[in-house]
Amino acid sequence: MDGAGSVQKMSGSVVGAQRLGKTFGDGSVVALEDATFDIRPGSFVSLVGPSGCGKSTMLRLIAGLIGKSSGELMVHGKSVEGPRTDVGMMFQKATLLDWRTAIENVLLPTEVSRTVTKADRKHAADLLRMVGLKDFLFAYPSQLSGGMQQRVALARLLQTGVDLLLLDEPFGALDEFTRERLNVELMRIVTELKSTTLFVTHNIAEAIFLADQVFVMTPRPGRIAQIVEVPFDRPRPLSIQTSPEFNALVAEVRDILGEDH
Ligand SMILES: Nc1ncnc2c1ncn2[C@@H]1O[C@H](COP(=O)(O)OP(=O)(O)OP(=O)(O)O)[C@@H](O)[C@H]1O
Repeated sequence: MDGAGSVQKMSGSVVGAQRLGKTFGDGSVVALEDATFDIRPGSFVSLVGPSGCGKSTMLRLIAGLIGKSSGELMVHGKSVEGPRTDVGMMFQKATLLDWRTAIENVLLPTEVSRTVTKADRKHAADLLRMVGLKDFLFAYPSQLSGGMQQRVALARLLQTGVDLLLLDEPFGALDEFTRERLNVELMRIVTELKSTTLFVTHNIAEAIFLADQVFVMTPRPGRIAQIVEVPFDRPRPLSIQTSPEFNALVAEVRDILGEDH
């Protein structure tokens, strides 16, 4: 790709990276090397790969929580130079405040930046309904299951109004049944809101089920080995996972991961 062409391409994308790299310590730990990609507005990208291949590093770079060591990284057309307020992150653990109800937790980021209005309260209640918690607006975290707590965390993320969501194994600590249900709901919500989403997982089927594109990553050094296009419309039903086309994609990703998986 030539320089001018790549700059033009990056400016039309929500996230654009050119030969992005990150090392730690004296440079001997190469967490991410030579990552080049563009993420289209409203698309869902899964990052899949074994432990230590640089998935979390990639999210932290995009959020501006850590600085790059080499290459270019643009978010919303601007070079990432520090922590950003126009992206939202969500982790495996919900990190809710125990002494605040679900709706008060959802309102927390707003409260930190300005006075909470009646409209904010209504929006928070609507979001809690959207994530399936209409009867739990005033419940405390200790009264909620792990899956319900992650639903609150998702509503809290959406309350901020950011259109770029960075989700680091958000349902990784939940049982498979709950996780599957939450994946279906996440897909419905981000498709409806047209959010651009990056989703980290170790699970190949989950990565494909959710995404428009799967970045298949391999470790030592962390690299994007290949970008696999998923040709199914969103939202899609869970039953798609039994189709031959879906299973062919699983086999393709498994093949790319090879012995590393
Ligand atoms: N702050 C740090 N200091 C030193 N090394 C680090 C740091 N953060 C990450 N690393 C190293 O960078 C590499 C990539 O780590 P990263 O957490 O991005 O991988 P990952 O794919 O998210 O792993 P996992 O799936 O286990 O969460 C690993 O070798 C890790 O040990």
